[in-house]
Amino acid sequence: MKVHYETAGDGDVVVLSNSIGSNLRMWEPQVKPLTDNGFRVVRYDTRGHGQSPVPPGPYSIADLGGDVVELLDTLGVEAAHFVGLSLGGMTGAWLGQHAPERIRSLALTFTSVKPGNVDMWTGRAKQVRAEGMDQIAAGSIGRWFTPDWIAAHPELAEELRQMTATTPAEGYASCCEAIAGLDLTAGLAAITAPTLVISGADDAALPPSHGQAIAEAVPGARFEVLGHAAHLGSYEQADKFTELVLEHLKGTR
Ligand SMILES: O=C(O)CC1=CCC(=O)O1
Repeated sequence: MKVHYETAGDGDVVVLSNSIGSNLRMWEPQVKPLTDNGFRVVRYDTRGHGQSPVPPGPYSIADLGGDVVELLDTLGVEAAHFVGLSLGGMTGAWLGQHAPERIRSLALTFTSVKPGNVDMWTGRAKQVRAEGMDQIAAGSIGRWFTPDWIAAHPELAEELRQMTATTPAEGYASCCEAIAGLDLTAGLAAITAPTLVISGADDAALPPSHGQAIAEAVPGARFEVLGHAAHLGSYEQADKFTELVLEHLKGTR
């Protein structure tokens, strides 16, 4: 499926993959630092999100990973660096296992390869198909950010809440179904791409134990935990997050 994307800058390609309930705008803090450091940023809307198509679900992680392979084909890019947060990180873990020749390096951030909570994810899918996105959007900000950050950035928090509220319900629900029951653990040891794993100390949605499990299983992976970061640490700790990603990308150039 052809997903909506935007590019910026010149150089080695870095693909940025969003979390569930967001879209490519979530990478706003990273675009300038990455392009300033000589990378070509390709950020895209995961299917069912932003301006990408919303086919009827359920979706699988192979659907989401296949969209990235098709995107690289469309752009004529043989292999790219890949940075994914949460659902985007799950997509990256699938790519590292199933399309290793297309992936130069991986940054798997605020993510998991076995998120668990199957009933919660299938329940959320059912809820948004029945009621729409408003309630999920109201709850997402409390999962994505610490209370201190929300209090200090009310306008930005509202902007990000709206990002979730305007996500198509069918797209969100179908991605919940891709997460429910996901288990990519068995293939981690076969990942050959240089891998950075980042978790957030305050991430109650996917706590650091999930990142640690990935880093322990992927050969040579580096694991970092960001303090004062809930689930959307690329925003809450944007400078530290970007610094770690840039260090990783430069080390794998
Ligand atoms: O928004 C959430 O509930 C947190 C989350 C878990 C997986 C993901 O992509 O977001």
